[in-house]
Amino acid sequence: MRYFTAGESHGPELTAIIEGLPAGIPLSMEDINQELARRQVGYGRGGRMLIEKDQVRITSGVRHGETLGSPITLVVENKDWKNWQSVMSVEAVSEKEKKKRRVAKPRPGHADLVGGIKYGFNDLRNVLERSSARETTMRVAIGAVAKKLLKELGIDVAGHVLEIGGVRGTVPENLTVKEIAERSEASEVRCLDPQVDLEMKQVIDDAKKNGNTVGGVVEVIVGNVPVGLGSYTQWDQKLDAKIAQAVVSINAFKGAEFGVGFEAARLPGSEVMDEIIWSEEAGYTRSNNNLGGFEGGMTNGMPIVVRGVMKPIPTLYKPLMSVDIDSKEVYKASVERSDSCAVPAASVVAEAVVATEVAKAVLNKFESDSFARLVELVKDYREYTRTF
Ligand SMILES: Cc1cc2nc3c(=O)[nH]c(=O)nc-3n(C[C@H](O)[C@H](O)[C@H](O)COP(=O)(O)O)c2cc1C
Ligand SMILES: C=C(O[C@@H]1CC(C(=O)O)=C[C@@H](OP(=O)(O)O)[C@H]1O)C(=O)O
Repeated sequence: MRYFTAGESHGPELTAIIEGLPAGIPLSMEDINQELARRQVGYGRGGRMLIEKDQVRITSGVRHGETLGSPITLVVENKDWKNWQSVMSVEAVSEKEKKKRRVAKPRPGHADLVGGIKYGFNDLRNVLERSSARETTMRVAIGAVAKKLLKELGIDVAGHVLEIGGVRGTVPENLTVKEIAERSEASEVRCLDPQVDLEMKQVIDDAKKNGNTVGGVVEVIVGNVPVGLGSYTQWDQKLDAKIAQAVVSINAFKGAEFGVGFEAARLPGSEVMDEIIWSEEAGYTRSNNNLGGFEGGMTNGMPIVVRGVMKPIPTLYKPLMSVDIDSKEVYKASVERSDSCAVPAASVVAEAVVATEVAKAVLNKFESDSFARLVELVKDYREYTRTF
């Protein structure tokens, strides 16, 4: 399975093409719309989310509620486009028109300056239109399809927010993946700890009031994962590495860790390795899940636990200093309408990209033209791994 996304933030629409999914996966537009809505509602977002109401159109690859095995095309309209039609015109426009909403004072921390230098743009809007996290809409749409496939195979995915602007919540022990999903859904900051919910909102409100922004940490958990997805045999086949790339590819994400993560540097081996257990019912499991579900780049059957860190949003209403690319004089950076915190929204994106990588790994491992056949193969394989 592979996919592409296309579309500018203020262009007419966003598009995704997914290729390589089996035929016969039940799929409705509502499955995707539910996920798109989840991405839009997190606390800390700016005015754009009041304009958009992301709804997908499936224009190929699905018939009568099931995938056909042919490429699936997903389209989401940008409602804001009607306010940007001349600025985003595909046709050539006059020099005067070109200056409208031109960006010449790059924002520190956004892609503006480096993208401008790299592609030789005189107007940095040409960079920000595609570097914008508006693109994550389509990654969530693709992730919704991946989640649907995984759910049908009994594999659950949930995400939540662990930390915002230095306020960290605790994670209650022994929650199922479904319970994590339900609890985070009930919180506007997608946090599992009701004690810090208000505090997180306060940190976001304070940042906004001061023209500032905050980042944080999100966590994604995948449960009931078959053993042996990914492979140690080649560096680029390791599934933990692919998931890390997917997480760090989310706009503003700066790192990923699994299980105890960076804490492993400070612990002895006896407190990091998870002892091996076997039981008739569950097959091979581990005493703990310090390694976050991975050994040798392969899933070991324990839940995948991956965290990603998001830096604060680069656009500041109290802007930092920058340089005007025409005069080279020192100026305050441009201010575009912006979010003050997008960590809750980004946790939904993180779920989507992790689900997509896991779905790709499942389809790599099992023959996958027909979904009914895939279901059988996964079932048989689970039995094999239990009794190995
Ligand atoms: C859901 C989401 C919403 C975002 N909203 C904004 C925003 O409103 N303003 C902004 O400057 N950056 C926003 N960002 C971050 C930028 O897109 C990101 O910092 C930029 O593309 C530069 O890439 P980098 O931070 O990965 O280096 C958002 C990111 C995500 C994931
Ligand atoms: C549009 C989305 O997020 C945008 C991501 C973004 C950025 O620079 O990344 C900047 C803002 O764009 P605008 O200036 O149009 O408000 C966010 O709203 C979205 O998430 O759907």
